[in-house]
Amino acid sequence: MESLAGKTVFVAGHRGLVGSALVRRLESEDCEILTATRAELDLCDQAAVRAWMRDRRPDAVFLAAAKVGGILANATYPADFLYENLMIEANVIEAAFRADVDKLLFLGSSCIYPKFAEQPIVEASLLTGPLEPTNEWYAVAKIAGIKLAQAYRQQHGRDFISAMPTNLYGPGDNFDLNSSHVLPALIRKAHEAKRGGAKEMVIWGTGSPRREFLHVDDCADACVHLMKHYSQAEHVNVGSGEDIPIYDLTRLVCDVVGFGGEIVRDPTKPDGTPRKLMSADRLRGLGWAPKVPLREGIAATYAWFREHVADA
Ligand SMILES: NC(=O)C1=CN([C@@H]2O[C@H](COP(=O)(O)OP(=O)(O)OC[C@H]3O[C@@H](n4cnc5c(N)ncnc54)[C@H](OP(=O)(O)O)[C@@H]3O)[C@@H](O)[C@H]2O)C=CC1
Ligand SMILES: C[C@H]1O[C@H](OP(=O)(O)OP(=O)(O)OC[C@H]2O[C@@H](n3cnc4c(=O)[nH]c(N)nc43)[C@H](O)[C@@H]2O)[C@@H](O)[C@@H](O)C1=O
Repeated sequence: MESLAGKTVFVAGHRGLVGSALVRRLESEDCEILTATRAELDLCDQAAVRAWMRDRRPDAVFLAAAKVGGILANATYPADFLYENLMIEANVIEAAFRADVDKLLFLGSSCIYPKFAEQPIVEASLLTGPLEPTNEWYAVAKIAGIKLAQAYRQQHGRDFISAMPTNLYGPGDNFDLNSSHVLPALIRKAHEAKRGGAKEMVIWGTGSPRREFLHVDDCADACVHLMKHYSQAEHVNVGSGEDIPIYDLTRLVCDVVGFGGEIVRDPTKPDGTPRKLMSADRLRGLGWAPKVPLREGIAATYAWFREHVADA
């Protein structure tokens, strides 16, 4: 699928962080974008997904719908993260097969890799060691999604591919402190500490784990690039190629937000995996590179947060 022009493209999860960025990105592709809210189509409902896909018959599908959350949500709701993600991906991939969808891109996550994988993590590290316990349920579901796409390719010759993004952030993120990922949490915490005149702001864990961050508009652009130019069984890492300790990230966010107080660590909260930097070689080899520098991306996301969440 070298071009999306004239194609009908279903973005599953279009109200989410990644799905909404995909819709923004696809607006320049001259394609027809199909979406469905959860009220219109519950992706955990197999019969409904089959009927929807049979009636619309999209040419291409971006599977960006999932049960998603940060380290605490993942560790607290293992059954929800495993069950809902298995249902969503099984239903959408199987229905896409039945409806003769030409191409499907499944979105997984960098948490599929072993907790102590050699860094930077190459795609071939998958299933070479034990997973990080805080998110193993989610990771097992995402590994099953990769395997489903590969199985339909192997058994039925379908062009179903998988992308594994690193930790993402940007407009439309979840800023709820209990369920969010670290970057939106830090933006909210720094903003509220500044507003309230607090002397300190608390971060979870030791602050020493390292994470790799990618702006969601870069992720969406990479997914469109893969949809057009990649047709192989192996999943592809989607990252920035650079990581940063959580403590340093906190200082960066505080600087952007303008909070000058103390950063206090809460060691009763989990650190998760110590480091999760993915190798960017495969995607670079396919001719794609990220555009949004971390500081600029954080500043733009903070502006979005102020307009849509904090002062809304
Ligand atoms: N955010 C991140 O840092 C990363 C995300 N990813 C991957 O990207 C993908 C998208 O994540 P992200 O955009 O962050 O997640 P969000 O939570 O922002 O969005 C998920 C979307 O899926 C929809 N959805 C969930 N369950 C159902 C359901 N049963 N029926 C219909 N729709 C449903 C949600 O609908 P509703 O709006 O109704 O809730 C929402 O629109 C996921 O596969 C995730 O693994 C990968 C790496 C990092
Ligand atoms: C994308 C990825 O995201 C998750 O894995 P994670 O990277 O561990 O998630 P996280 O962003 O929540 O935390 C990153 C680090 O940051 C620390 N941290 C500090 N202070 C806060 C804080 O206030 N909130 C949060 N959430 N974390 C904080 C936190 O303790 C940890 O050390 C999984 O959902 C996984 O399944 C997945 O796919």
